[in-house]
Amino acid sequence: MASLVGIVAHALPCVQRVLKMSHKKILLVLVAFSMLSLLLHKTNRFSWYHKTFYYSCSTSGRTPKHTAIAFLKTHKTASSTVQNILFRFAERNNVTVALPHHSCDHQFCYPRNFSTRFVHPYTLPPRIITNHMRFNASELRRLMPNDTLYVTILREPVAMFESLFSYYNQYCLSFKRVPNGSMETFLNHPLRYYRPNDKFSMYAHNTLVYDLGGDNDHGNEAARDAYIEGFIREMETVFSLVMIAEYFDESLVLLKHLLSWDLEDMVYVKLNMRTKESKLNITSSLPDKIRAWNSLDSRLYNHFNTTFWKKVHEVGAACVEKEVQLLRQAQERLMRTCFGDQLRLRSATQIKNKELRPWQPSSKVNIIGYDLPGNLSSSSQEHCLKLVMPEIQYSRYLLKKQSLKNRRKVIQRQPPKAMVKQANNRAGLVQATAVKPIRHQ
Ligand SMILES: Nc1ncnc2c1ncn2[C@@H]1O[C@H](COP(=O)(O)OS(=O)(=O)O)[C@@H](OP(=O)(O)O)[C@H]1O
Repeated sequence: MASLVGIVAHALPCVQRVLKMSHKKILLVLVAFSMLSLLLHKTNRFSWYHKTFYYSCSTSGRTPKHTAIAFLKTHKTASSTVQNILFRFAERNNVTVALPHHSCDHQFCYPRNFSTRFVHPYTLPPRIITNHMRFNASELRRLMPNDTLYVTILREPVAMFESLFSYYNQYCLSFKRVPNGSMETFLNHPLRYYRPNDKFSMYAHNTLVYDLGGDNDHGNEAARDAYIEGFIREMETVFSLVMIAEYFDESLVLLKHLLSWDLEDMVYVKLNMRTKESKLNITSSLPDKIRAWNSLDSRLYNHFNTTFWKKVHEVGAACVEKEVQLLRQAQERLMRTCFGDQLRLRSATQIKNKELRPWQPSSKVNIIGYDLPGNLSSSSQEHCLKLVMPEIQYSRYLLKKQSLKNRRKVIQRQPPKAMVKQANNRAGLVQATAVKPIRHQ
């Protein structure tokens, strides 16, 4: 009671002062107050939907499966395997996936910065996005729902650079101009071969930072330190989970917890692998040179590798380990269903079904895929086919499927007269359904 009297005693002079103010002053105060509240509202609306990890091993009190996900598919980081998990989930749960416009190929016009213009109109409004792109936070926010969780994956820079050097040897001019295609020669004097303005130069220098939307060629050493620290802080605010390719199964367990998915949603086979013969020799002096040349990526990887293990400990290392074992058991069961006794890993020329042949970057690199036995039951057939379907074919298939669905919806909404006209002019339909602006239900 005493405190109430105190508050009233303090507030009374203020009220009296307001009453004595001129109309003009009151108006000014009101305008300032409205602007402040608008600003606060906007800031709040546009803050990242960043789910902090609350975890225990127990699955009681679980929330429904989360379906709004932006997975930044970085290059040569096991990202096709994650993408395949997301594609299959989207199909099972009838979730729309944003896919690139034909003119962008199967990537969102990479290496350009992502833009909502690159999204095929028949895949709007999406709840999942996962094809390769150069990250562009503001454009993604325009496209994706407010509750979108942002996830990406990083790979240890030495293994990643070796994979990039081999895979993009004929595409990336910085690699192509090296005598005998020698990784060692390149790393002895990278600046002799690297030109930032070359087409696809980003595959040769700090590719992770580039994919994440950063400046992969940033300044001198002193400037680089401050830059990467700031960049890491920015990434921390955006991504709810940064997976690590070297701990792929542990990463999937964390992803499963983040999204409240089931273990069965996480089963996979490794996609986009090179044969042993396609791999380059990493002599003992090379790892240090690779890390020095890709110092921004190395800093990024080291940081997120540390935070990754912090997350594992938040969940409980024993719990994660237990779930990793369960995931591997579920995977073994799936392998038996799809392949019988032995995994049917094949080079592209040996795979009969062209829908299952992985894309080959050049004659010097062999990317292997899978063949399925002919005697699969009809229920397993579909499931196993999607499990091993490479990125390009799966993206094409999903685009076709979603386009059909979208067209059907448009036709149902249209009056019969328009339908007749439309049957005569299918090209008109494409224009009529170019959905803009993007609206989420
Ligand atoms: N589950 C799992 N765990 C660890 N590593 C894996 C996994 N799945 C795929 N891979 C390896 O990832 C490399 C392909 O990466 P991406 O699919 O991201 O490549 S791409 O950018 O989409 O072309 C490729 O690496 P390299 O063989 O060294 O090139 C794959 O072997």
